[in-house]
Amino acid sequence: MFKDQLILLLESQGEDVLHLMMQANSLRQTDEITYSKNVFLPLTNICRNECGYCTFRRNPEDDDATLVMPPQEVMATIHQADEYGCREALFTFGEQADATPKVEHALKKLGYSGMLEYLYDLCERTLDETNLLPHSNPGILEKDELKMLREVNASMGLMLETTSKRLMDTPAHEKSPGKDPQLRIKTIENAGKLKIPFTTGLLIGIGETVEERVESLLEIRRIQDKYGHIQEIIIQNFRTKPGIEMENHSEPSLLEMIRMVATTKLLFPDCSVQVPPNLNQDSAQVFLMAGADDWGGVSPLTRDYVNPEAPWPELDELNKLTSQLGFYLKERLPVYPPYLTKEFLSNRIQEKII
Ligand SMILES: O=c1nc2n(C[C@H](O)[C@H](O)[C@H](O)CO)c3cc(O)ccc3cc-2c(=O)[nH]1
Ligand SMILES: C[C@H]1O[C@@H](n2cnc3c(N)ncnc32)[C@H](O)[C@@H]1O
Ligand code: MET
Ligand code: SF4
Repeated sequence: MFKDQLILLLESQGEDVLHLMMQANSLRQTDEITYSKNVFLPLTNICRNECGYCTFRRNPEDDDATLVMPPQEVMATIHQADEYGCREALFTFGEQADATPKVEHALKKLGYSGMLEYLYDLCERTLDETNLLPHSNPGILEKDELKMLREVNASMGLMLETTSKRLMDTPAHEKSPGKDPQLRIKTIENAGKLKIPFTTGLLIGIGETVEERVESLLEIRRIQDKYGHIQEIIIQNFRTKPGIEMENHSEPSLLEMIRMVATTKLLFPDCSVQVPPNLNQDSAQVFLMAGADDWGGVSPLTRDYVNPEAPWPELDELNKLTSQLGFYLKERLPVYPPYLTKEFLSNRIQEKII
């Protein structure tokens, strides 16, 4: 599809919105709506970036900073998740935290020279000791870092957020060198070269224009056409929260989100489209009608540390939201079925699941 056509879709009104939703919906290959039963492991909340929308990040001197989550605590949480029947260990944390001396020092005391070395060990232990599969989302990575982590991750992720370079001069990203779209594109492309099943997505409503939304979608499309490793696309709506720099920035409207979700599905019939239910307490069902087919990670054990004010629905509730629309709730692994192949999984992961 061409850029102008996509812009028209994102600006559609009245019955055209209903038509767009129906078209997106018709691309569904099954009546199943998937989710992954996960546990969230925020290894550190120190981060070299300072995104204007983030409540997760802390400064090293803050009372409630987690310089490094201790291995005993991480593994105890993962073992508990195993008992709950979770299958995904989600390692999401601040980018390049080990550039901060206090973090570097804490890691040294544990016997590690960097955060990614620590992450590797924890992923390996997860595979050795439990039924869970690691999915890591630690920010931008170099190719050799991705290559190392591939061995012990079933899938990995990085939100593109947006391709808008312009937002690097606005509160959203002006203090976040790691949100430079070129660096994020590079990471996603390298993951493609390495055949890592990958999750990416867009953060909607951080100041980007409709045209920039289209450009972001087309960039992911270009990458997917070249490498074919994008298993799912998260369409995440910006939520304002007290205390963030963007506190007074408005949230995207329901209509904007509906158009975005449906347009994403139209452009990506080959990928799953994920809308997190906890960020859309009252409107989650509408997105299923607009072509979304995945709820993402849902944890019976841990909070969504990035959006801690937004509790995940209970599985009973998720089941209800899904079945009321005539769909079926189905648990999935952090890696989607088409990627359960030798090409896309390291030996270590293959031993575990195929
Ligand atoms: O609970 C959350 N899970 C997030 N997840 C987890 C996600 O829901 C699942 O881990 C994946 O669907 C894999 O199963 C992300 C994963 C990524 O790879 C990239 C970004 C995110 C963002 C979030 C998030 O904000 N909150
Ligand atoms: C883990 C992902 O969470 C998203 N994220 C960070 N802060 C917010 C917020 N206020 N609202 C919605 N999503 C957010 C970003 O897209 C990040 O990449
Ligand atoms: N800091 C990483 C990023 O923004 C991981 C998600 S936010 C905790 O990409
Ligand atoms: S969203 Fe991620 S990269 Fe941005 S400040 Fe928060 S932890 Fe850091």
